[in-house]
Amino acid sequence: MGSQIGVTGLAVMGQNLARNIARHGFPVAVHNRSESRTKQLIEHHGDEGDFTPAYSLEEFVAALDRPRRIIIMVKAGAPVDAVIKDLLPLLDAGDIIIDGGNSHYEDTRRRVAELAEHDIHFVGAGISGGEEGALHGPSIMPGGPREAYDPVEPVLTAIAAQVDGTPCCAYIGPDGAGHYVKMAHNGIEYADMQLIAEAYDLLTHAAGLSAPEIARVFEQWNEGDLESFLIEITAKVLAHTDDTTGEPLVDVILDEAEQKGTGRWTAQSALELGVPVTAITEAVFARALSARKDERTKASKILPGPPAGQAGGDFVDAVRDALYASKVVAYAQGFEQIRAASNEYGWDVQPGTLATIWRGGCIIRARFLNRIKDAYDRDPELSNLLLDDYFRDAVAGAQDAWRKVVRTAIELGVPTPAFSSALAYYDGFRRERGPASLIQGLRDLFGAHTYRRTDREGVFHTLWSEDGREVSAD
Ligand SMILES: NC(=O)C1=CN([C@@H]2O[C@H](COP(=O)(O)OP(=O)(O)OC[C@H]3O[C@@H](n4cnc5c(N)ncnc54)[C@H](OP(=O)(O)O)[C@@H]3O)[C@@H](O)[C@H]2O)C=CC1
Ligand SMILES: O=C(CO)[C@H](O)[C@H](O)COP(=O)(O)O
Repeated sequence: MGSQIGVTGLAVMGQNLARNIARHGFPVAVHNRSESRTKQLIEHHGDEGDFTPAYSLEEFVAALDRPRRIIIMVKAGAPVDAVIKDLLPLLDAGDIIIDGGNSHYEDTRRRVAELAEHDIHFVGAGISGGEEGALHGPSIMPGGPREAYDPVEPVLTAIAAQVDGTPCCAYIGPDGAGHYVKMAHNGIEYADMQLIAEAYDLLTHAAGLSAPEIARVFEQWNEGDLESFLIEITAKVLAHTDDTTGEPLVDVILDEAEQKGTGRWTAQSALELGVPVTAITEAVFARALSARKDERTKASKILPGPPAGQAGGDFVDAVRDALYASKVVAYAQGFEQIRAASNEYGWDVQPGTLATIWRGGCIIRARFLNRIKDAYDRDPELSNLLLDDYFRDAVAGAQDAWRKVVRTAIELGVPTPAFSSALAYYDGFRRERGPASLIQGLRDLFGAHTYRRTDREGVFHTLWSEDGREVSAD
């Protein structure tokens, strides 16, 4: 008997995923382009399970039971294509390749189609949880042909995080559905982190708290509705002291946020689908602005702002409420985007399934996900989370604090693009009639783009440069 599954690509994620698989009793073949990673894995962890090390792809493929099940865990982009190209001549019809990296969903759609021509099944599986999650239980979002998922399901569900006895792994849909959903998960992760960063900024510059004090605030918040992995680790990062300077580590980390691309892809896809995901997009832009350190340093000496000040009253609690309300909006937008993509590509992604498998293992895991799951249990067709009774009441209860926080941020010159845009989205969403009528009027004047009316059917144009008469443009 050979190995039930193979993992090629043994950097942090692949190595820990292979160990997780082996620890669950599945014999696993392991391979990496450079031999050193394979050797290191066997040397340090070979006793954790039934590993078969392979030092060439030929050896790797030969070690696998049929149909062969191969997880690729390499850098996203061209490396995935390179590995597939090398594997292809060694595989037989019915074999299954699972790409567990952060691949772009359009690449996954292409790979599913290309490999189907060779009768090879391709599963694009988003995996979240970072290094620790990969080892102890990630959240797994597999997409692709259903018949390709079924043979790998026992391994994937066994190694996934478990919440209330339910694995944080479920089939998402055909084609690129799994990688789309992972991308959107990361987009939500960007929004969540940006909101947390804005809360930290406000507590520093409007409430005058130090990093260790803010760490304690986040610890308290983690005991309420905001309880989540990101809030928990925010407290840890803020409480950490730098060995060299004795200062809070966060005060000596360079304030330039990097990004590998999944947040940007989410925003790009949202623009193409026409879904207003303002919180995620603002988070991507905020990282871009943060990266312009030299320009910001120059501007800080030239551009005036309001004098520094201190917010009064129960500001810390107000920031907590504003954070929660903004977070509801960010998740509502992310789920709306996934629904739009699912409709566009015919994937039939179930939002309730996502809320279930994101409750554990992944970076955005949170108590809050149970609330989202409940909302979709109540109404699987819910078009926007804000329309669910629980979330409607939660946001309504927080809105005075939310408005106060955004007002204070503006008055003191503390930038809160995600808090503010989430509030603007909320206010825009709850308006039956907005100012877009004027935009339509302007478009009609300068470009004869036409408009529709509120009082009768049809398409109209006003003869702006003639006698101002309205004519039918049907
Ligand atoms: N790190 C994280 O927290 C998370 C990462 N991911 C995703 O998982 C995937 C793996 O991530 P991670 O473990 O961080 O590793 P990296 O993204 O850093 O990729 C390194 C791995 O890719 C291999 N590789 C690179 N180019 C090639 C190539 N042309 N041919 C064959 N192998 C190649 C490397 O082999 P070699 O050793 O020979 O250089 C190494 O095994 C990525 O898609 C990443 O985005 C997903 C969730 C979380
Ligand atoms: O997929 C992940 C977690 O779910 C990765 O940690 C992701 O790469 C983080 O993205 P970025 O580096 O752009 O912040």
